Amino acid sequence: MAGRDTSPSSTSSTLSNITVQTDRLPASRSISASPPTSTPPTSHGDEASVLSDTHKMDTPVEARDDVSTPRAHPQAHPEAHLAVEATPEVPKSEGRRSARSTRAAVSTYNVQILAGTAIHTPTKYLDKHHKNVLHGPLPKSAVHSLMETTEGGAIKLEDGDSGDPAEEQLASEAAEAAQRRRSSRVTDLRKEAFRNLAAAGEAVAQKGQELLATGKQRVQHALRSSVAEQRTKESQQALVKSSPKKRARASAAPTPEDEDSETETEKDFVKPKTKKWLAQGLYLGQHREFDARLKESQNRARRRSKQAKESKILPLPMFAGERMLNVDPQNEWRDFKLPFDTYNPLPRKVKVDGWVKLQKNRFIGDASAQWKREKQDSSQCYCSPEDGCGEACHNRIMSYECDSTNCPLSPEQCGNRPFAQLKKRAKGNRYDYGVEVMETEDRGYGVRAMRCFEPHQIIVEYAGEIITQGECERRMKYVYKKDKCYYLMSFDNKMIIDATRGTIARFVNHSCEPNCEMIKWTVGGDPRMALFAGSRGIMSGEELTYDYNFDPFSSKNIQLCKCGTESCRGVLGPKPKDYNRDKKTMTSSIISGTKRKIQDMLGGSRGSSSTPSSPKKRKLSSLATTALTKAKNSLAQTAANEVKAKESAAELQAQKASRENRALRRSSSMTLSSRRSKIVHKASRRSLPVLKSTRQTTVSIKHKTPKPVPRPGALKPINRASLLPSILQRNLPTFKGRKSLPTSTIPKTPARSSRSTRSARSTRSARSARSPSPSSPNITPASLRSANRTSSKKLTQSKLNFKPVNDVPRGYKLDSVLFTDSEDDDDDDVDMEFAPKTSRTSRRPTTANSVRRAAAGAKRTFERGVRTSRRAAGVGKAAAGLGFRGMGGRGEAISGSTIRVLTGDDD
Ligand SMILES: C[S@@+](CC[C@H](N)C(=O)[O-])C[C@H]1O[C@@H](n2cnc3c(N)ncnc32)[C@H](O)[C@@H]1O
Repeated sequence: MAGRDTSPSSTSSTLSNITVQTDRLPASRSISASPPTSTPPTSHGDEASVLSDTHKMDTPVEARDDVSTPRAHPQAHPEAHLAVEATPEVPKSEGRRSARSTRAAVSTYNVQILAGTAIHTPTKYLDKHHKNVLHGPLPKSAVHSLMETTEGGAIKLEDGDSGDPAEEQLASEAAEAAQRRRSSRVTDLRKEAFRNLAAAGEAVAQKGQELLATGKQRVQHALRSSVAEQRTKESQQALVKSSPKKRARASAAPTPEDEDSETETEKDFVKPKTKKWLAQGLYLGQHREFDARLKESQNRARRRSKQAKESKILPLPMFAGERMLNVDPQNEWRDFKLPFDTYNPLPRKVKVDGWVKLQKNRFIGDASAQWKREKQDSSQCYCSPEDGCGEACHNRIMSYECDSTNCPLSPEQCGNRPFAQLKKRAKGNRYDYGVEVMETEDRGYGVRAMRCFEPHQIIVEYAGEIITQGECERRMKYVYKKDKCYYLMSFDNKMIIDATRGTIARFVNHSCEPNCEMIKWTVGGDPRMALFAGSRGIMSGEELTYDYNFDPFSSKNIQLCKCGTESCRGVLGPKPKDYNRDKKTMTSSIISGTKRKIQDMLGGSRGSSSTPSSPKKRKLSSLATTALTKAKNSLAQTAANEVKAKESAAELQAQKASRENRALRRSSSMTLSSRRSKIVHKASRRSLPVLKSTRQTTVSIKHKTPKPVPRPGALKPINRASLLPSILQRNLPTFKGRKSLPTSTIPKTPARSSRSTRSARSTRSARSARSPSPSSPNITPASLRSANRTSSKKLTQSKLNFKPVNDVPRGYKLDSVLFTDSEDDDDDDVDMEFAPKTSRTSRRPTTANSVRRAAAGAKRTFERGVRTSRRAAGVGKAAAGLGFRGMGGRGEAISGSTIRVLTGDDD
């Protein structure tokens, strides 16, 4: 039974506290009484049974349980005692009525209890009931109200114990009935008590929350004050360390103990955290002398040595920008690019199939045996530590790397050990190494810089397999037959570097305006190829390119260039002939003259393209530049004067020629009507637009002569002086104080055929004849001298290469012959012009012989013209008072028909 009492499903256990009063009911009496809870109402009169819904389960088990329970002492269980005492006194009538029905019910139905199976009350029922039961002791107030309500109604059992069995039974029945009623009342009370309890609980909870909030606030406050105290302590400590001025200021300020400040500190503390912006830009903490290419320790040392005071007002552009703009004025001004330490591209690993990396050259096959170590001219430098093997280092100039054998300086002092530097760099991280493979849009792979490179700084070595020419041919024929990319580069000793297996340099693409150069150096007596930055230097992210000067082996291998630069030559092969010619003739001579002049002025050694290292030299250089510009201007002025002189000389010449023409006309008895001349012009315009300018010049002379007919034998002077400044202006790049002019700055002349060249020249001539060329600031005495020298040479070298005319078109006759001095070769070009035959001439059919005769006459006339022209040039020269070369010989002669003969290297 004990076990059942503790069971949660046991009604007895659940009721053990609250139904204790019933326990204290006269157990002996209730033993016989069937428990009313399990008793369904048997009649309408059994109200207690019908109305009560909670007591049905309460009592029976208790009754059973309590059968053996000794009666509790009122003192030990005051509540129980009270309850017992408070048992309502049931009126007799009521009690009797209920007792009767109960009695009847007991004898009839309470079989389960009698059988001892009441314990098997369905769990469902028990659960439901369990919910309605209030657990725990009854609150005093409830007990009190219970007492009040039961007052007078309670059956004083003791009193009822009269000894009469009938009475006893009656009393017991009445008690039972009262018990039933009381039970229902108790349930109500329980509910009420429960409600009260809930309300009280709520109030307690509310109070608890309030307390909690207050506690929280107190904790926060305590925390804040501790933080404020901490800060105050810190600031006080700082003050102690700080200057007396600050201390005084701080003492004047309200003390941290002040309430206000405390509240302020609190406010500060409460303030939401805001972002703290750096005061000095992105690279806060990075000093001005910082060089990303150096190690951290080196940078630290550098900073210590320089002790530069950093500006905190304008931290950007970053330090490299500053260097770019101020420190290196020799480096020509250029478009702004983000400095390397602001823009550092992230490395992108591009995987290249079939590329076997080699870090250094490797001899293949017979190459090793055949490799004769060419006796290199040894080189020695005598630099001082102050020079540090700079631009003036002999080894550097000779492209020899300094080492302990040829340089007196230590590796730390020497600045001419590029390959050693490269080796060191290769051991660093990817940014130290500084190059990576990239993918281009239309040229396959390429190489880009991941860092900045100084002008002429070594970037990467071009190394690979060194093979003989025979092996190279074999590979080309069989191995690389279907390849589109070749990685072959001619090397020393007629060997070839095949970088199909080689360094990353093999991926460097070609450009007609490259930013790098591939240069052979001698390192420890061995030749080695490496890619060096060009004179502009390399910025981070730039694609590296050099000029392949590619030998395509055969015309089949010619590849189109896609470098996309302005001066793109169109192919990866060597420069077109025309380009070379133009470059060689005018521009290169001008440039070399200019360079020579500058070097002379600077007192430097010729052949060295080094930048003046000392500030003194730099100053001299800038002075020289200014002087040169002035000289250029004055020369331009002189050239303009010269032009005028030439024009007056030409006019004289024209008059003379006109006299000669008249004489000739008289002797040849052949004249041209104006109508015919028009036809000739039309024909020439149609057939030979090349001669357009010639005709124009003729026309311009016509204006000066009364008769608008071509003047046979008239010598047309060419206004060379007017041409020259414009040519120079076109060809000579603006001098900006740099020692060497990069190839890219040399203007390229588009490829032309000899005819188109002539045409262009004619056009130029015509242009210059129309408008006097503006005075060019780019002319230098040296350039002028060299230009004169070149042209005079051409003139003396020009030979007449006359060919007989056999193919005169039907209905036409030979009208004019144009001899042009070609700069390509020593031969002069001859162009012929045919005019439609007039009725008069058609009566005299033109035979090949007559044409030949006419041409021979023309030749004679031409030679005469040349002589005259030279005389005229002499006049011009005298007039100009300068060493200006003679005007191109030009003669016009008529023989048989209208034949104009022109020669000279300008039209
Ligand atoms: C030494 S490889 C350079 C790397 C090559 N782009 C690659 O993907 O491996 C030379 C080849 O690159 C291509 N190439 C380089 N420069 C070029 C250019 N400017 N235009 C067109 N093709 C170019 C040509 O096919 C050439 O044969």
